[in-house]
Amino acid sequence: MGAQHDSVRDREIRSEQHHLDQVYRRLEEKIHEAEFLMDDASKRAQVGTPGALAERDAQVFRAGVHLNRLNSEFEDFLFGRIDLLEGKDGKRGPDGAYTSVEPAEGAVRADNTAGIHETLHIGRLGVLDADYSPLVIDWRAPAAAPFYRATPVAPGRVVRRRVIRSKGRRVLGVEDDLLRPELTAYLDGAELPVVGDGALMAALGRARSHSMRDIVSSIQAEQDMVIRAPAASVTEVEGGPGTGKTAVALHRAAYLLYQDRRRYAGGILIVSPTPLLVSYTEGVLPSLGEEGQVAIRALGSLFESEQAEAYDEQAVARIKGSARMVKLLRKAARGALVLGLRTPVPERLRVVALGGRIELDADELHEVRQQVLGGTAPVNLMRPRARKLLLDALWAKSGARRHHPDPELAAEARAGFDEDVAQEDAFLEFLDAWWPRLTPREVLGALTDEQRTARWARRVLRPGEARELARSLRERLTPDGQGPLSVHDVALLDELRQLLGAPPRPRVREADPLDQLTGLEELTTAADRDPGARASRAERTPEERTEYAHVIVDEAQDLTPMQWRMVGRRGRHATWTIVGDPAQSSWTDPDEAAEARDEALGKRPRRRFELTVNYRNPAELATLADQVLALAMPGVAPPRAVRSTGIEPRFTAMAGDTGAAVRAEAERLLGEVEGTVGVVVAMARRQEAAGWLAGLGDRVAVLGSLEAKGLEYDATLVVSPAEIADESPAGLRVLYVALTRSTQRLSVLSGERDLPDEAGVPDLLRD
Ligand SMILES: Nc1ncnc2c1ncn2[C@@H]1O[C@H](COP(=O)(O)OP(=O)(O)OP(=O)(O)O)[C@@H](O)[C@H]1O
Repeated sequence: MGAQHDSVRDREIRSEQHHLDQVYRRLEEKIHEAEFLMDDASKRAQVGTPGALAERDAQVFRAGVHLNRLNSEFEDFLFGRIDLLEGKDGKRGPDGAYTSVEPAEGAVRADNTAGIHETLHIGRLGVLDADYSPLVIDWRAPAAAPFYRATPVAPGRVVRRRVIRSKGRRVLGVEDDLLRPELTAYLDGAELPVVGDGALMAALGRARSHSMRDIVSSIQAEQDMVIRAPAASVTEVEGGPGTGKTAVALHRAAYLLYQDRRRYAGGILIVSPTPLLVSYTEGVLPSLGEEGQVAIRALGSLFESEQAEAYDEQAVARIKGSARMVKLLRKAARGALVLGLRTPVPERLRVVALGGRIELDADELHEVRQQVLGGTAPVNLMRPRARKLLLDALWAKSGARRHHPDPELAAEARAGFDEDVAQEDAFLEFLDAWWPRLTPREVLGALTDEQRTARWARRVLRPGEARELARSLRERLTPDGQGPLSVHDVALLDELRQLLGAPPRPRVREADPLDQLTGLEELTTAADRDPGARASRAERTPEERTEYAHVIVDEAQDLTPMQWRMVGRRGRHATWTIVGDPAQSSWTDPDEAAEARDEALGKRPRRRFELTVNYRNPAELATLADQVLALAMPGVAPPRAVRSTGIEPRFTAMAGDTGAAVRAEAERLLGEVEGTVGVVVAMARRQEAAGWLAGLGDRVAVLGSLEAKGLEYDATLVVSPAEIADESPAGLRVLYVALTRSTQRLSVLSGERDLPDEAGVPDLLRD
């Protein structure tokens, strides 16, 4: 039986190998074509019309893309296949596949037999044969949707779904799902064979590394609904830990680009909570064949070239994240004008004009300033108005108006006066000192002074809060605003830039002729394909784009109101995808954050989805985490874990040296799993813990509890749940995050504070 089973498997693998060989042969033909075209192109470049050149460039491009991708990134170019019944109608889509989803009447005979009418192979890119029949369908094409959506309850035309595992040019294995088990289906005269079970389980059981994998071969139906949801307006996705929210968000970016490349040439921004999550996820889009148009940024890196990684204590983060900061910053941006941050503020303006000296004293200058500040423009953009009102005041002071009763002559004399005075060095120097062009950092630096901050914060923050704010800024910044920022400071800088006035927009990159073409499957330029150019493009992106066509927010539950404002400014005209889980929120005032989120999204209609299946944690670990969820968010239903390993979490009460106990347990876990081990400690222990684990190699990562968000490890070691839970008002939810990071094993170490029982189970985790 086993031998027979194996031989069916072998035969099926050979058959898929045959198909893959055909695909590669076709791609090689395209590559030769491309090389010929590229060679030919240089010769014809001088004589071609712009249209012909663009057309040729497009052809070169298509072949080049395949060449480039095949030669490098794709481990499993071809990963799926569906065998379909005849469809309701016989229309073919642009990829050559039949479009109908439901079977034709009579596709299944009365005796429950049926013939397979069409077989589609699904891969990372579409490939057509020389006769335009589809050899591989792009996973994002409509015809590929049934590969992800078909279920035994609603199979549509799909009889068998196959996941193909390959490496390079070799097919390694196949796993089938039979979606219409009641049928006896025939393909080429023989009964359709079915091999293996559980492609999804195989994918979930794989060891984890420090980079996330794409899930393109095993996207589940509820996830596919989100990935392919229409881009219009706002798509909101909620789901518990491990339900694939991050994976879905990344695949959605690739899908949107495929769907409407021209529209998303405006860029897709993915906002991630931490740099760790950025580096964990940034390989996924290139593996899906997409990179150029997508920027993945941590919240601390959204403003210019800042790269903040430091965290404030929760109490300070609450203040800095609160929408009340807008009022305070508005006062600071205006108030900073009179501080003489760079040069002392002059108290008198003296110019020489009309044959004499004209002077404005401190009171007169104060009056002019108040008049300018009556406007609503950003502070730096008020400068021209300041200049004009100063000239008005000088002109009035000169008394010259009296000498020109004729209005026309008066206007002429005034114009001459303005021209003379405005060019005077004394006037120019005065203006620079009196109405300096402030930078966001300078104003933030001004907030390091406690008394000043207290003044600006009057009736906005409580006195204690204002003191805390100034103290926290002073810890990192000099009075002129230099020094490292915290993640929350970055949103303050962005707000200040808005209040001060954005610098003039840099010139937009010239339009590429390829951007004008339509109907292409792919649309990047030769420059995109060149790694050197790609790198420099990526570096340039932050300055170039201040707004995006689509904004994806990951871990949205954690954005503070100020961060929502910052992200909102980058998507004023965008469509949005927002993924998050309120149960994992480390933000203490969800109502205030929800308000800011509503403001960022405006009145755009929203479409909501929920993900319900936990693909990360085995049931044994999920059950433990669920206990904490019940404490943190009573009544919230946890996601359903899909697999079970039979391995329960391990509990140990630490006696004596904490460092030694943590190190010993981490070493033990390293021996038990093949991939990564994440050690999660309270934020205050982060530095110390790095020392305990020094030298254990790069399979081990040390994380402060707030940094664990979104990440996953084969094994997780949670050190002192009580310390993590007590660190902030949202501590139980932070602990819930820590307990849901593992794909295989979980160890919990308890100290005295955890009040462990004799089995080492801490008080917080007992039933
Ligand atoms: N359809 C799928 N096929 C294979 N693996 C999947 C699938 N969906 C999710 N996974 C895997 O499950 C794990 C969890 O996914 P992901 O990190 O996207 O979840 P999440 O909802 O963002 O979790 P969290 O809220 O904890 O950050 C990842 O390893 C992901 O690759």
